Amino acid sequence: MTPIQDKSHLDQEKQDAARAALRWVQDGMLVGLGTGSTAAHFIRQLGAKVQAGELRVQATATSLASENLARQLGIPLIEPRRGLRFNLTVDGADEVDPHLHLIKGGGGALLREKIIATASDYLLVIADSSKAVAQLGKFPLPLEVVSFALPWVLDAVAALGGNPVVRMSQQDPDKHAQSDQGNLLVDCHFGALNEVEQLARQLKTIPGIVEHGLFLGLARAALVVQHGQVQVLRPDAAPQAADSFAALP
Ligand SMILES: O=C(CO)[C@H](O)[C@H](O)COP(=O)(O)O
Repeated sequence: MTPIQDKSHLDQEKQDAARAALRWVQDGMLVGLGTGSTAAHFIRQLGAKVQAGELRVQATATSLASENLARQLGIPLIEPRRGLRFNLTVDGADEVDPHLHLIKGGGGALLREKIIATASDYLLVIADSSKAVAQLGKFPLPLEVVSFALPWVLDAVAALGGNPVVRMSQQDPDKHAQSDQGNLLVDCHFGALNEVEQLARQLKTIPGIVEHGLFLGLARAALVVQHGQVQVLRPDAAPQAADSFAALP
């Protein structure tokens, strides 16, 4: 029998990481809002500050779910436009390695997440203790795929050793899950990823793959709970306590 793991502490860790990120949001910032349960904690905490009149920010969300949440909380939203850059984007991740390479897209929002991350001066990842890994690849790598191309994308990913599985809808398990753009999501089981740059390049050459969930060289820092404390991780550097930074590290 599989032992039942108690994961209730993880939600508290997500809240703690989100609170640490909020300390670095400055008045007047343009902020990218991530997607997922950790990012939702950040959006709620940011919304409370905005409602209290303690912070004025403008934001763009990486998914319709995050956009709706931000709207409900009264966070002013801005549409994409030419020249728009975000001072800071705060987002979750499915896995974070010591180089701060990420797997993202467990929540299906990888395309908008990568667009906003790339349009940001600073991508700050927030995560519970389960997300920090020595090597990426335990979590299946998500792809956003154009429906027409699906059979050939599955063939191409299988040829790369990715054992692709089309994601099904949580609401209706007989239907494929769809991204906010109406595309399909495919989860690839490559196992431990040794050559992430090479894999990212290979996936980009397959017609019909709109985006993959490898985020390489995008995250500037991650706030991850480790040993009960929120730690700042930066690429290839030793972790430092988040409390020791008054501003973005
Ligand atoms: O990439 C994502 C959504 O596409 C999320 O950031 C990732 O899945 C982490 O989610 P959570 O904070 O719920 O653990």
